[in-house]
Amino acid sequence: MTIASNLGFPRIGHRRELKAALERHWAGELDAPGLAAIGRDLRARHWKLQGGHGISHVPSGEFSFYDHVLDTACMLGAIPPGYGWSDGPVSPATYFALARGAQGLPALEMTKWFDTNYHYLVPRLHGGQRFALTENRPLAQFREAASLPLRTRPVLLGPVSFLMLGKTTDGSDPLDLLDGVLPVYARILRELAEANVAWVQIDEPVLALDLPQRAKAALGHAYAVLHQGPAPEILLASYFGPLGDTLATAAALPVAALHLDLVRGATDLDAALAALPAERWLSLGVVDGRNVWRNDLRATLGLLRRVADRRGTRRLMVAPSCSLLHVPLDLRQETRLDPEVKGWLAFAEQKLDEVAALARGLDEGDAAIAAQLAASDAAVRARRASTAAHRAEVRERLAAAVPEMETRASPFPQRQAAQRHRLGLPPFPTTTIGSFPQTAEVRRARAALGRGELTADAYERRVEGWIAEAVRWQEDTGLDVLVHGEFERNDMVKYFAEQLDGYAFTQHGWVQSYGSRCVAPPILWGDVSRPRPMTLRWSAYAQSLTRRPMKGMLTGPVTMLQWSFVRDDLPRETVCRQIALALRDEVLDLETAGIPVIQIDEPAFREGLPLRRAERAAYLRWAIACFRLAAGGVRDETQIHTHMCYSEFNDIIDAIAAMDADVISIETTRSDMELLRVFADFAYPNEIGPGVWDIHSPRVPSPEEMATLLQHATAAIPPDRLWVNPDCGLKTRGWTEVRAALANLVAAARTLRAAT
Ligand SMILES: CN1c2c(nc(N)[nH]c2=O)NC[C@@H]1CNc1ccc(C(=O)N[C@@H](CCC(=O)N[C@@H](CCC(=O)N[C@@H](CCC(=O)O)C(=O)O)C(=O)O)C(=O)O)cc1
Ligand SMILES: N[C@@H](CCS)C(=O)O
Ligand SMILES: [Zn+2]
Repeated sequence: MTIASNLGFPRIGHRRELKAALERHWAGELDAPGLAAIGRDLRARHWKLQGGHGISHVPSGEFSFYDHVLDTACMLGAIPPGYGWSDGPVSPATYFALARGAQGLPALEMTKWFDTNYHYLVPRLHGGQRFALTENRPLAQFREAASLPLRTRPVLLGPVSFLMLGKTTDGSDPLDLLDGVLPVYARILRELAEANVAWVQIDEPVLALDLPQRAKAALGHAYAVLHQGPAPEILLASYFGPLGDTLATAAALPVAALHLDLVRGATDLDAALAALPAERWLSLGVVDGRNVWRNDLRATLGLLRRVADRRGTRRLMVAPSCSLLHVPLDLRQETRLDPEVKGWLAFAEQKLDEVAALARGLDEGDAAIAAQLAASDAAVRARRASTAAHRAEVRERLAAAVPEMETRASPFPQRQAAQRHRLGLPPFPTTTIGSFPQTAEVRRARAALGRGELTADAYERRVEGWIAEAVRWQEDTGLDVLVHGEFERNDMVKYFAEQLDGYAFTQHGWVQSYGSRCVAPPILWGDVSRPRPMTLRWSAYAQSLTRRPMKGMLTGPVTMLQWSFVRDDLPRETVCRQIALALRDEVLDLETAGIPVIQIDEPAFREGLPLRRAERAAYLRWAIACFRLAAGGVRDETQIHTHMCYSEFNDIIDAIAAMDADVISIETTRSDMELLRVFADFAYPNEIGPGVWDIHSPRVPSPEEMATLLQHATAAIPPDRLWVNPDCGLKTRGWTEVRAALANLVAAARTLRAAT
């Protein structure tokens, strides 16, 4: 019988209960036992509901209070010295100090989880590191479920992925530590086997990357070692892309089952069917765990039957493509979604229904799931026929867009001269990245507007008040290029999506971004167009208050795409070009209104880079073109900025240069300007604002610290091309720190000016 299986479930809860509990705990309003109890309640509820949706392999152990990679590091005793741990279970205080920092203790580095918008904490390792089991987490959660009583399948992040996701402080290869970590994994598996656990899921998402031979050998070695000891049946999970040339390595591993992501890695299927021995179980990830579209059950059943014809159904599992961490929990909570669009969607709970229906349909035939098939067929037909999703005027405009629209009128040196003449800025001009603190007052006002307790007019007056205060304060502080502060924005993507045609929004569609921070990605379901200006009103108002240049602030087309749930019936490139054209109109409106500087943020540009090198050039080609299409219509004297944070630029510096923004601001503080080396080595031709204030930390850097960073920057970039700014926007910070740090930043710029 085919097994309906799941790989992971969202942790935050239907109403973000985990977020609320964590933030109360950090504020000292909820003690550690109270937080633990909320974790237990959430787990129990989530296990029960998965069973209720017909899933027989329900995952356990993937719940986390902050991040599952951090949990793995803590379980393995991979905790840097100084955080208050010596042996045994890791205390909540140590755990959260690693996650968020504490007095004098920096947080672990945080970075993107593969090509998703989830962030994990990077294990800080060192050559010769010793590992020790602090607590068998999967076993503890398996037992917790068993007491309910519910049978679950424990989940572990595999040893090779764990090491490859980490970084060593001494620059040695983390894979050198494999033999140190394997005995701990062997013990975890032995203890699970002793507790009569039937199956364990081991995630090795690095299988979706271009793996060097050494990593492939590490996989072979690791699973050969783990195979020698007692262990439950191992389901090895790969996701986020095809295995491609790693398929042979994966197929040869001595594990009972292999999970394939057949949404992003459909190309693997035939090779996998040929390569996998008959006794190997196959877990078919056919329901998209990264997007919100309803599955075409009939088409998927066709694929499953093709597999069953080759292998029978005795050793088959049906599953989502990856953990459901990346999708919202339950569509039934959405009472305000347009019913037409709602009919096309499936969130985590609905995806489990799809998995269960597919497993049943495969075993028992179409008649057994006739109602689900009919509903799925109707949704597929309705979506294809939707006139709002396919609009001739948008298609025609896109078809008429010519390559010249992607190129500014003059090359950079001419534009630079025109902009210098117009703006009259001092050397080392100072600016910020856009947002000022989203205080409780700001969020409360917006929530009141949403509830109808504040009129749109009253809300707008308040936003104007915050803008006026921010403009005055920036002038007094001596900043050169001002911003309006983005007070009116709930989120840098959602705010724009709300004003574009083709997008829908959820009330409760939250997805964890990191720790307690969540995002509610908008749903891009139809052809995109801009019915009216989006930011013009706020930027023009802000500019009317000052003679200094005001910077208009937009989210770029690639980031709009990356941080939305995007329709899967059009190439991403086409959708992105539609957004780019809509943004181009906004850019031109800002220019016409006299806004002299326009920033088009692209923090997700790097994240969009495909995991496999072979696919990168094509992505970069259209991503660059989309940015240039949005920016390319302005006159020489209008200065275009872009901003990127969280980025490694080494392998895409030529693409960054090809975007041809007049100024780029980047996050550089934590790397002590190391990142600038890439720009210097490439001889990056345009202007650069390397961040001199790490805005992820509440610490206020001194003017001397910032001046030192700037001096380091002048070693890499000619001083007349340097700007002075923080690493990123200030929406998560408080005003006290912002006031102090920006005053110091202006002082640092003045020191540099005096010295040149
Ligand atoms: C820059 N980053 C972003 C990413 N992705 C995005 N889509 N947006 C980003 O900014 N990816 C990479 C990084 C990730 N970093 C962050 C940083 C901060 C957050 C964050 O603060 N998230 C907020 C939610 C933001 C939001 O949408 N706010 C809305 C709704 C606020 C809300 O929850 N309201 C309550 C009622 C409040 C009240 O009554 O007082 C409610 O609706 O229940 C708004 O401001 O209007 C978070 O709280 O997690 C995310 C990613
Ligand atoms: N303009 C945005 C960029 C964040 S990446 C902000 O300042 O918040
Ligand atoms: Zn940023």
